[in-house]
Amino acid sequence: MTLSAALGYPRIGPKREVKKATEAYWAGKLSADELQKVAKEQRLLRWQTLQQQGVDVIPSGDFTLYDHVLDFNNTFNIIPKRFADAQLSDLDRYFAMGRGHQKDGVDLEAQEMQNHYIKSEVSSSTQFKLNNLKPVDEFVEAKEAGIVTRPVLVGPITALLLGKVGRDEPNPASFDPLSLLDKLVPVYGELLQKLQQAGATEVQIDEPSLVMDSTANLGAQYQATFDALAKAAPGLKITLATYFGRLDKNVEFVAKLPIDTLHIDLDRAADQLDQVVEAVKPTSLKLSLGLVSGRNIWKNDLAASLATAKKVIDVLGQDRVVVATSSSLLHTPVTLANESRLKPEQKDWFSFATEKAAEVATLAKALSGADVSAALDANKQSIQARRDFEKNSDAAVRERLSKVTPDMYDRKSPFAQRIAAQDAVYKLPPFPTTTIGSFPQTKEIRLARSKHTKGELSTEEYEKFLENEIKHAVEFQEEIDIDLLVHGEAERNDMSQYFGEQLQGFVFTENAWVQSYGSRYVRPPIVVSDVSRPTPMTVRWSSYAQSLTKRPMKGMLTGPVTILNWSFPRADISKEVQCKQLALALRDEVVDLEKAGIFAIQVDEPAIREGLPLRQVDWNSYLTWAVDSFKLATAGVEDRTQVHSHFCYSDFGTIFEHIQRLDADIISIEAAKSDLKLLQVFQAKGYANDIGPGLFDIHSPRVPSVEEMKARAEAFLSALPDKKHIWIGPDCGLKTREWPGVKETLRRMVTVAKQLRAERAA
Ligand code: MET
Ligand SMILES: [Zn+2]
Repeated sequence: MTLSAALGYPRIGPKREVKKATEAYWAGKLSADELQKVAKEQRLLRWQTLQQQGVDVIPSGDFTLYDHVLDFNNTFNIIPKRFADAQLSDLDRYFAMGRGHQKDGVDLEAQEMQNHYIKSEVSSSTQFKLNNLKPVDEFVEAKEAGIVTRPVLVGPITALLLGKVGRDEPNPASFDPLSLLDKLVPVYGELLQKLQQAGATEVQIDEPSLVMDSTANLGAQYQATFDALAKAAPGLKITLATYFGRLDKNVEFVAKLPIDTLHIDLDRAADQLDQVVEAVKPTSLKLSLGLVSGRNIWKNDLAASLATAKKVIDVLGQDRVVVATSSSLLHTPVTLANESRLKPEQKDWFSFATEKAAEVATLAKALSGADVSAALDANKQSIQARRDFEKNSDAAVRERLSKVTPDMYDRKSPFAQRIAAQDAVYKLPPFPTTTIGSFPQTKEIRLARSKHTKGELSTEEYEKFLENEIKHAVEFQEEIDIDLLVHGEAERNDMSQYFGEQLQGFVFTENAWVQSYGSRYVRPPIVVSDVSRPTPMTVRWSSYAQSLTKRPMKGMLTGPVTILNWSFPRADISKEVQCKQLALALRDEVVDLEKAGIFAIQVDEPAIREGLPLRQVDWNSYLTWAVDSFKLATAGVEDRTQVHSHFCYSDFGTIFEHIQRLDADIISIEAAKSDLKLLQVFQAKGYANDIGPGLFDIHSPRVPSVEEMKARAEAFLSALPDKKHIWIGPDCGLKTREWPGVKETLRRMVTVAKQLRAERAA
């Protein structure tokens, strides 16, 4: 018999219950007990849903109130001293580690986030111990509800490899997080024992580091670690889960580990199958085939998946094959059942988490000999209908893309000439101040938007409302003396969705939220056909904002790579083609903004790094089309038009050369949370164009002091002593913040600029 498995499931609730409860707790409107009650209800609902869909192996412990890596850190006591020492409840300490804390005299900055999870901070003083038993508690909770689950844990090696040297480490240069493995493994083994005692018979250990490059001697580390873990809890069958990439030669040592099942991702890395089958064939390992994508929203082609699975069954036998989701389903929306506005023929193309669970169950049943022909026939028809639609693409868009010439990727003149032309247009002071674009998305804004969507507010009234918001934003910036203004992005629901909605080629959902980080969820647009721009998208708002002030107004666009990376892409054509189609649409918008008299245009690419393939050998091809797409989008303007770009969420040092190749006139970049390590990169490699280091962490509700921000600016100044312009700004948009904090912080930020001018400007 072939079993079906889900590696994980969304944690947010079908109607965003978890977000609502967590944010209410943060706002003091819900007690900790009430929050835990919501969490418990949602956990139960998740297990029951997976059971109802017919999934055999149901995960537990993958639920989280913020981030599962943070949960791991909390369970294993990977808690930096500054948090351990704080007088906070366990729950508040946990949230403080994720988002910072500033209340009742406790002032803590959040830990660094990378690719949507919190980086573990370890040091030689890290004392692993079981700080809580969350994985065991949740297993027991499910069992009491009558569902025996497979607990999911972040693997010990991945946890350390993806962690970083914390501030508590006295010798950061020589400290290797992986050196803590020997200390972590016994505590990890203790947790496995406790799971076993609680009645668990299997456990899923996620080790995605197996599909990443590493210089460490991983084979020996894995062997020793899993030997120890298998010994610690001999009654637990271990599924070692890998996802988002291919094992490559790591499969050789993985096949020898004392585990029960190896899980591989056949969505992102289908081509590894033969190699893996060959390696596990002589062993007794089971192979879990990640056939149903945990990353896209397309209905699985069940016939194709069955063919793949049968091929493997021919070699390994039915009992050694499991069919599974490719990764956790946490990156997909909860259920299609809440979508009432999609056209039925479109709805039929998709599967969200719940429907995907049903797909793995159907596959397993089919492979085990059950009659599921009705489901298979229906699936075949949907897949055919989608293919027919996709073929019917927009010829004009493809034609335009085929005619793009090399000169269209470059600005007219080199940076030095451009910046001189730009300086002549606007005499900005030294250390010019600006923000990244958005101002707080207040309750009023969200309410007006939702009323407009529901038809309770006419378009005319809604636009009046937005104009008023813009007016306030402009007045505020003038009042505190910001140099390059923004209109505040009040009209945008989300930086990717907003553009998708105005472009041809996308479809939208009502409730298809996925977690971005913590309580931030997004509703990604879905690319379904060739992309084009029917009419200007932002010119109206930017022109209006510019009409209110004599100061320069910055136009604000989301870049092609970010729109694509934050959408669900098509699966029938390459991402490169989709990205360049987007780039051409944005190019028209950039030129239209210029024509409307907008002097500076910012094209944000915060997601460029998270699109990086896991293996470095694959980086170049991605970065080539990603950077080219940005250039294609922005290079259509005159020298005097200033192109800004913005990056956040991660460590850009590794792709620095490519950031340079974007040739934006100014880049603003997150520096507040990453311990200014970017500085070293700037210092070592130099940077020709202008930059704006982010002086404060917008993800945290803290209000930093003038001194704190000034110290960050000064560190940058000393690293780049020859820079003509260093811009002063936050490290990201302010949409998630509240006005009072924003006002105070920005006032202080302008003070920093003024002090620097007084002290440093010749
Ligand atoms: C995640 S980057 C956000 C950039 C955008 N312009 C904003 O200010 O919100
Ligand atoms: Zn940002």
